Amino acid sequence: MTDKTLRVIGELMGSVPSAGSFAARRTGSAENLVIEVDGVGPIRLPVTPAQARRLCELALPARYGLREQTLLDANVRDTWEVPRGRVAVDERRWRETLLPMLDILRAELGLAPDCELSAELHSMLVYEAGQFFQRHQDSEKADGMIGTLVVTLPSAFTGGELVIEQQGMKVTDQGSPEELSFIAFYGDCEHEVLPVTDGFRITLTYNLVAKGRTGPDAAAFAMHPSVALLAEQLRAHFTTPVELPTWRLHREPKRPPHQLVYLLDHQYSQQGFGWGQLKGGDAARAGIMLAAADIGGYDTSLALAEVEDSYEEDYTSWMMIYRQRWERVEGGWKCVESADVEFDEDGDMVEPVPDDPASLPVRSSLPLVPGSEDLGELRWSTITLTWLIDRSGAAGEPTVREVWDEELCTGESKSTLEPFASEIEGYMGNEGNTANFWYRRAAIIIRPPS
Ligand SMILES: O=C(O)CCC(=O)C(=O)O
Ligand SMILES: [Fe+2]
Repeated sequence: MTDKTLRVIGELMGSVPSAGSFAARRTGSAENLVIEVDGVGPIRLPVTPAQARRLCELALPARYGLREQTLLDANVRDTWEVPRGRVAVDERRWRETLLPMLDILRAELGLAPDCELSAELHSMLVYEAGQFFQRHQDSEKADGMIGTLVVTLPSAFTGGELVIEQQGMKVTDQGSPEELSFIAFYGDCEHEVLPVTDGFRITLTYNLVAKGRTGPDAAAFAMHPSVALLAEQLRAHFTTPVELPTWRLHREPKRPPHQLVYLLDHQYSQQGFGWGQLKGGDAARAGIMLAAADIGGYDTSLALAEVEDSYEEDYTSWMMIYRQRWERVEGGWKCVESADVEFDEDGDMVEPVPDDPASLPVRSSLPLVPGSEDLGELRWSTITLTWLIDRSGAAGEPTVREVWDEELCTGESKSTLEPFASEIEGYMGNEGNTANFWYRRAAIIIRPPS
C-alpha cells in the first residue's frame, strides 16, 4: 500500500534530528558597543530616557517594503528610524563582541562551521510607548541574506517583546536593562514587535549574510541508521502500483508513481534557494534523502512548489462580494483587487466597477482565514512545481509540474504556513462562494532515472 509507504517515509525523515533552531538568542556585554549618533553624541549604555527622546526627535517614521515600493503606514509599523548616515559604530571595538557572537548564533541556527556569517547594519530603530511592528516576514535585502539579527540595546522598557514564529513554535525576546540582547532568525520566520507599554526600546537591525555554504554531502549521511530503511521504502514506492481512484482508472493504466515529492519545512525565494542555501533542519533531511536515493540509483532534485487550497465558503458572510484578491505584504495583507456586485434597475447583475486598490488600507489579517468557522469544506487542494534544481545545481522551470496525491509526502511536521495570497469569490448564480489560499513550499523530488 503506497499510503503506508509515504507515511513511513515521513516518519523516517521526521526522525532526523534538526541541526539547529529557526531562531537563536543570547545576551552579551555592551562594553564594546561604542556608538555615536550625529546630533545626539555618544550613546550611553544603558540608554537613558533623555537620550532616547533626543533620538526620536531626529528620527523619521520607519517605512516598510511592499514589492518594489516602500510605504509608510502607522497601522502596520509605528517606529522611529534614525537615519543610517547619522549612526557611527566603532567597528574595531564592536567586532570583538560581534564576531564571537555570530559564531555562536551560526552554530545555534544549524549552519556549518565553514559557513561565513556576517552582519550588515540595516537600521537603528527606536520604539516609544505605544509603538510596534506588526507580524511580517523580512524581504531578502542582500545577496546571500539568510536572515536578520536584532541587537536590542540595554534600556528600561516594558512591553515591546520581539516574537518570532516558525511552524507553530515561538521564541520571544524581551531585551535586557543591562546587557545587549542578540537574536538571529531565518528570513522566512514571521515576527512582530508588540507595543512598548513604557520606556524606550532601541534596536540595531542587521542583514545576516551567509557565504561559502556547501550543500549536504550524501557521503556524510551514508552511515545514518535511517538511510537503509529509507532506501527500502523508496524502492517500495517506485515498484508498487498505485491504487487509483475510479475516475483515474478509466484514463490511465495501473502503474507505480513517477516521483516522490517530500515537503521541506522552510520557505525560500527563487534566488535564495539551492543545495547550499537550505535552512535549519532542511539541510539534514536533504542529506539523508540524497544518501538513500543514491543506494537505489534515483535522481534527486530540489523544487519550489505552490499549493492551492479551495474551500466552499459560507454563503451568508460574503454574499455581496463579487471578488477580492488579497496579497501578503511586509506588515500585513493588502487587497489588490476588489469589486462589489451591482444590479441594474431590472435587478440584473451588471459588470462590477472595481475599487481602487490604492485606497484600501493594509490589514493585519485576512477577512477569512484558513481554519476559521466560516470556511466550509476543503473542495480540493493542488500542488504544482514551479522551479527545479537538479543535483548538479542546474535550475529551471520543471517540465512535469503536477504532483499527484500518491506522490506527495507531507512529512510529520504540522505546517502552519501563512498563505501568500487569497481570493474570495461571492455567489455568482451558478456556484457557491469560494475562498482560495495559495502557499509556497519547498520540496525534495526523487525520480527514477529517465
Ligand atoms: O525592532 C525589531 O526588533 C525588529 C524590527 C524588524 O522586524 C524589521 O526591521 O524588519
Ligand atoms: Fe522584520
